[in-house]
Amino acid sequence: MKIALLAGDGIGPEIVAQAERVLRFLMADGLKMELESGLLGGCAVDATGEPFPEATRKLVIEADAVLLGAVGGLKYDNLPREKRPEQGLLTIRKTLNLFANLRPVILYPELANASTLKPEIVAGLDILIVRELTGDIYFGQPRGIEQRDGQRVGFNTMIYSESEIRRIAHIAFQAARRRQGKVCSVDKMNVLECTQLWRDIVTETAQTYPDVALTHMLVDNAAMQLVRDPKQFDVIVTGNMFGDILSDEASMLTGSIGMLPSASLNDQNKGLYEPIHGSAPDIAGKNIANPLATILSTAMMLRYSFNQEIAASRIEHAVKKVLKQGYRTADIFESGMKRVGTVEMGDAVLANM
Ligand SMILES: NC(=O)C1=CN([C@@H]2O[C@H](COP(=O)(O)OP(=O)(O)OC[C@H]3O[C@@H](n4cnc5c(N)ncnc54)[C@H](O)[C@@H]3O)[C@@H](O)[C@H]2O)C=CC1
Ligand SMILES: CC(C)CC(=O)C(=O)O
Ligand SMILES: [Mg+2]
Repeated sequence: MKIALLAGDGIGPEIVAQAERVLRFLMADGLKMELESGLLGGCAVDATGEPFPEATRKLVIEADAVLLGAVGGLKYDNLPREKRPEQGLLTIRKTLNLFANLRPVILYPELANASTLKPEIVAGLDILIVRELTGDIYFGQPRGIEQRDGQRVGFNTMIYSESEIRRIAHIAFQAARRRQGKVCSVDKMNVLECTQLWRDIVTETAQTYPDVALTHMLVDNAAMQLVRDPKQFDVIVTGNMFGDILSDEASMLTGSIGMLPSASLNDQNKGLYEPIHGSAPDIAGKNIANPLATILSTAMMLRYSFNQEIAASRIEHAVKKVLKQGYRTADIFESGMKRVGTVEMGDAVLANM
């Protein structure tokens, strides 16, 4: 099992270092893995001038799975789009055809008080956000900023083909079959043709899954319902941009954005695994970032890419135990708990493994 480690920028190296310790622990315990590090994002721009250099392209194509920290940072904000760290991330997703982004929103009972909602509203929360990842307005052409009628206009294109919608809908329905059997498709069909097509194709695809209950919701209502009554949702399927926004919102129901892992999969079982958050420049280099989302992403990697259910569960159980023992990074801290830094949280997970 060859794994490419792309730590990236900001807190990326700090959190990936803790996930790497977990992987190395499992290797020492007999799991055969090979780890190789590469550059992506701002650190790659600094070293090579490109956010997704050729050596990284080769590495991720050859690897069986990729573990990513995060990319981006203030210092890169004024670069042209093709040189920006985020473009490296979008390109890696497109290169590997990682169209299915799974973002589980699970509340650990120990963090019920850290949630932004009342404990009784979030107790037992377990939602799966299925976000389409290689289409939509983040990739659509034409795009740009140009002069029109004596002033600059900025424009992007929201575009989805039937086949792109159908394949992500299948992922959502299949996931729902293994869960509560409910899919809520989120769109904005009242004003956007692109998402009218989204609704039509999801509805058509649902006919293959008579055992799954499909509902539709407009995205503005979905944003509100997530904080009103999140437990009404089982699987949410949506496009790239809406999924990006709704998953950051949903993360706070679990206590912190530092708790949500993700898997980005293609149809050949190759996956990229990363926390849903960004490079958090405001806390980088301070040993305060929460590494659990990244550590939980390694569990998703072992499960989805390598079928190593036991090793994956071992990591998830260790995280549960750590929370039960009261270890908390700053983002999930409450009084009476043990405040720890990024490295100490990694120590605690390893101790429980
Ligand atoms: N997958 C990726 O690589 C992503 C990259 N970005 C990039 O990251 C940079 C910063 O973006 P922001 O909008 O600030 O979003 P962000 O997700 O990096 O941070 C938002 C807030 O959450 C906090 N936070 C994030 N992760 C945390 C963790 N593990 N533990 C504790 N607190 C955490 C940050 O300190 C910040 O206050 C930008 O350049 C952006 O483009 C943003 C999202 C995803
Ligand atoms: C570059 C962005 C699209 C990254 C992001 O915010 C995400 O994937 O959640
Ligand atoms: Mg995001």
